[in-house]
Amino acid sequence: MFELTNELTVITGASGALAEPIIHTLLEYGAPLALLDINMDALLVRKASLNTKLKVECYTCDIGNFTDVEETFKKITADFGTFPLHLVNTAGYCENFPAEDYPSINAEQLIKVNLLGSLYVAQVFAKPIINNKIENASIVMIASMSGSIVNDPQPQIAYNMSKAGVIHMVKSLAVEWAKYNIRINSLSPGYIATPLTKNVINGNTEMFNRWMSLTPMKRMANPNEFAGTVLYLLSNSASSYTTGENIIVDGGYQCL
Ligand SMILES: NC(=O)c1ccc[n+]([C@@H]2O[C@H](COP(=O)([O-])OP(=O)(O)OC[C@H]3O[C@@H](n4cnc5c(N)ncnc54)[C@H](O)[C@@H]3O)[C@@H](O)[C@H]2O)c1
Ligand SMILES: OC[C@@H](O)C(O)[C@H](O)CO
Repeated sequence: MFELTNELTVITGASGALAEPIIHTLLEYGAPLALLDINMDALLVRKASLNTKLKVECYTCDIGNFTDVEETFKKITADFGTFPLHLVNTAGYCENFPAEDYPSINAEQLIKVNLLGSLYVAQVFAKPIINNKIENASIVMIASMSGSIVNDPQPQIAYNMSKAGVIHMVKSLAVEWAKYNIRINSLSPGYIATPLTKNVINGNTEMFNRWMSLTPMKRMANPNEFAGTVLYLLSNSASSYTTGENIIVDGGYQCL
């Protein structure tokens, strides 16, 4: 059911922890990859760890900067000689401040990256697909359960807003772009053991215990527990009638 052979795929946040198993899985299914991140050193380490004959190129790109996104996609098309057919947007970050004290500069920057950046990469990806009437394009946005529930006890109003925005942006784009045969869906993970959550917990055992008390499966996820959902949503042979959906993968968190 899963088929990505020779289907150029862009992955943002590609030096991150969640991206790693997604990269390995998409390569296994035959997709050449354009890897984007703000951290080029980490991207090069990631690329060096890959054992593949498929073409993989790395690009420094701040997804919160529209011009940077446009320039990067131009380079990708020139390097690969084709437009990307799929996009997986994992780039994003989280930070904690009580809502009443959230510095406006931080809130603006976080929304610029997590929410507007998601829109920018979707727009720039979709434009040539639309102009050239390319069939079977698909996009997966990594949202979060924080877009549908409110995490406790950490205060992260801007992050929660950004992820709720991503989920509704996906529904909006799914409706607008269905006529162009572009499918777009989101995946909303619960707590995953990655640098992002390590940074939030910051040694706070009480916070970790609170997270576990609210998670029916009583553990954090491993990053490799999400690659299958991304593969399913990207692959037109498996999910051709699925668009505007938000798949929550959270160990049962949102059932409580
Ligand atoms: N870890 C979790 O518990 C969890 C849960 C739900 C959702 N998520 C989401 O999953 C995604 C990946 O998170 P992760 O846990 O792998 O974190 P991570 O920090 O390991 O990876 C995030 C990557 O995004 C990159 N990045 C940050 N800002 C960027 C920008 N402006 N432009 C381009 N790249 C940028 C970082 O350099 C990093 O490589 C994020 O969107 C996060 O919100 C994570
Ligand atoms: O809600 C799950 C994630 O988005 C993230 O791990 C959390 O919100 C960080 O506090």
